[in-house]
Amino acid sequence: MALVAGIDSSTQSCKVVVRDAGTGALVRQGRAAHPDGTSCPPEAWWQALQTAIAEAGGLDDVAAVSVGAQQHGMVCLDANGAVVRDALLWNDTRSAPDAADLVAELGPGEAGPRAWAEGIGSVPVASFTVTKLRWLARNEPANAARTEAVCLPHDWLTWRLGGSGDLAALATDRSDASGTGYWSPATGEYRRDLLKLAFGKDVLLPVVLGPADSAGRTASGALLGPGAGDNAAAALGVGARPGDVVVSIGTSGTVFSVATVPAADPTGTVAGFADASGHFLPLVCTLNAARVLDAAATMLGVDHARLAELALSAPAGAGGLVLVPYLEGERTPNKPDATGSLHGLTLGTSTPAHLARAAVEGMLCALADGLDALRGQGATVNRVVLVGGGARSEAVRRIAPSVFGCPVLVPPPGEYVADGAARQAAWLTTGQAPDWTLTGAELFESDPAPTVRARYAEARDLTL
Ligand SMILES: Nc1ncnc2c1ncn2[C@@H]1O[C@H](COP(=O)(O)OP(=O)(O)O)[C@@H](O)[C@H]1O
Ligand SMILES: O=C(CO)[C@@H](O)[C@H](O)COP(=O)(O)O
Repeated sequence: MALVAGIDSSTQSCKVVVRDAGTGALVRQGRAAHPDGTSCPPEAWWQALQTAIAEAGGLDDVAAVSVGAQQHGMVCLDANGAVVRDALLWNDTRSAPDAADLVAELGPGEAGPRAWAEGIGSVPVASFTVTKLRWLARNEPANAARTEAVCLPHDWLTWRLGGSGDLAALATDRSDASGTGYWSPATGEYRRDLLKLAFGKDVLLPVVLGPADSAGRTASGALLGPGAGDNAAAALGVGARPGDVVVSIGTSGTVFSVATVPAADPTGTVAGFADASGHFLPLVCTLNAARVLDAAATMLGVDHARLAELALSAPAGAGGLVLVPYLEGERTPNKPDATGSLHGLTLGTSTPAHLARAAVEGMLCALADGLDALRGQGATVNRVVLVGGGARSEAVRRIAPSVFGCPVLVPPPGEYVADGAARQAAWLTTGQAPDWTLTGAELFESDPAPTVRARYAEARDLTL
């Protein structure tokens, strides 16, 4: 029995799964927490990975391993391969003014966003690596001057697992390259002109690998997969095919579909990413998802199971109580300085149950807006596959179909990003994308709740 491993180095934690390459059966797994915050020393990811690998019984017996990770994080390396500063993560909004500047620098008014959408498939906001590089050049010129190579979290972890230490061995994949802001999914080429516009100089960038290319070998001889951004890995993990729509409720809320043509949305709502199977992954990302539920549970002094019970005990629409969930600012819509707000507080709605319901509905309404944006880019949403830590909430699973206005398929709780990476590893060993079957998914259905969305939209539009 050949074994393969998949890694998910996500915002809050690192997860490792070891699976049978032929059947996909789960053999072992491990996990470890990441530090809190929107910047992080990459060494902390490495230490968490070591802990998660040890908990998963080690990787000495696996034939191949691949790494999925949070997208966009800026990892700067000097000429010796040393990390220059803590990585700025996708949810760090300090580069919002730099994003606005970069968009305007490609043309006045609507010309700037259009030029970016045509150039790299997306209009950059603070999450994108290219804006973080501009921030670095502007605020930390000495660190910018030391930077010889720039890569992403999954690139850096793959490179460390390969152990060469040579910057030329850095590799990435199409999905993660498409979140940098200086790689075009449509042409498959780096846009070094945009990199230089942002950073003021050229740097070494990782080689962009295809879905079944190898990034080398680990010290124990396992093949290293190309890896992927976590959303593209999740799409692989649930076996999404062209036309399927996935919603992930992790630290970020993401709404994406596998598409056969690249997207280029000049409004910037839909990011035109590439996927990890050779196709494309139009995606909408919010900054506020599972942590909205964490925050509601904290405010109410309850755990997640009780929060779900409370939410399900309140009426749909929470009696008019609306929570706009911009607790970390927001990316979609692009309101990096926004804060969360509660609307419709009355004596009747001032109960734990109403607040719990409003938190679940507000978080889901923001994602439903993302589904509308995907539809606007031509996606057909017949059904949504729901994954991520937030999908473990009974209230989320039961309320999502009414807010999304379509049936919601929830696979059994699992680590679908790590599973997608494991599928990449299996692909390397057999030469074919594995056809592991996903069993035990539960379908949730409900009548649509347009008034819940309409009330949310009113409150959302009041938020600056
Ligand atoms: N039963 C649950 N109900 C609601 N939220 C949950 C539940 N279990 C876990 N979560 C939340 O899911 C989040 C972690 O999800 P995950 O997809 O692993 O995030 P990430 O990939 O961003 O690190 C945490 O914020 C956690 O509190
Ligand atoms: O920025 C994006 C996508 O553009 C986020 O989806 C990150 O990739 C973080 O993912 P999670 O850790 O929340 O899964």
